[in-house]
Amino acid sequence: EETAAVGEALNYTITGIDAGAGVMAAAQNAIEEYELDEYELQASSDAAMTSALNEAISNEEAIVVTGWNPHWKFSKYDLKYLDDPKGVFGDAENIHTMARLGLEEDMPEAYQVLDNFHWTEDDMGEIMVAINEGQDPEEAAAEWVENNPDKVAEWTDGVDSVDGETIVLALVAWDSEIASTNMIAKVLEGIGYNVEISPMEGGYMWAAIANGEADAMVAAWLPATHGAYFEDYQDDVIDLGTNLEGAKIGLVVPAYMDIDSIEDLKE
Ligand SMILES: C[SH](C)CC(=O)O
Repeated sequence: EETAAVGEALNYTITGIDAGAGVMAAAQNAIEEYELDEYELQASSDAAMTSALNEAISNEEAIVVTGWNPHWKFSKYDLKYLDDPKGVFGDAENIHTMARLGLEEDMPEAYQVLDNFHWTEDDMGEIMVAINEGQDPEEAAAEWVENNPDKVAEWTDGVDSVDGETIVLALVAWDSEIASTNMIAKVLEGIGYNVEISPMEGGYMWAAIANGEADAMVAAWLPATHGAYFEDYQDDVIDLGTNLEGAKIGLVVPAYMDIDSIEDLKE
């Protein structure tokens, strides 16, 4: 009886983000694996998901969203991941930096900075929270770079400056990637690049690096979340390794909901 109430309270809906996100493919897989036959995965965007989350929490209503960290929602709201006994959402993820083929020859200085880039969930969180509190992403990124000269120096020490060359960074408009991409753009600007930031859907982001339309991206969630994209494009991109460790994806609910596992969503 109780679980039927959960499904009805949720209107049998998992509130998702953009269709190209890996967490969406995993959530669709969870609907199958956990036989959540009545449920529908609602595609929208990171911004729409977080406003639906905000609305539900303000009214202490039931909601389940496709979630991930790093993300500011965990510091703003009391949330929990639903246990995933079938392991559909995988374990800890790392965020990798990917460059197009030929970048090392064409833009050695940018390649070196991108290869050196590595920071923590807390570093990213500082920028994400500032943006969530209304600061312009470029400003929040510039402030972080100004306040963290030692971290930036680890990436740029020994790298020559350039003279206004244009580099294109692709991203998907997830709050985590808006923070990291704007930050590394400021660092590249600091050594003389003109940086163009090009937002697009997940699949297009990978294709843009593989076909050279974009030069680099710091938004590759591996091994599982973007595993399918990496499999398609691994011969046509350069994996510069992780820029952040200990990320995670899954289904997330407000702590006030009396469920703890994806199993509990079942009819
Ligand atoms: C939305 S997470 C930042 C990454 C993904 O699920 O593709």
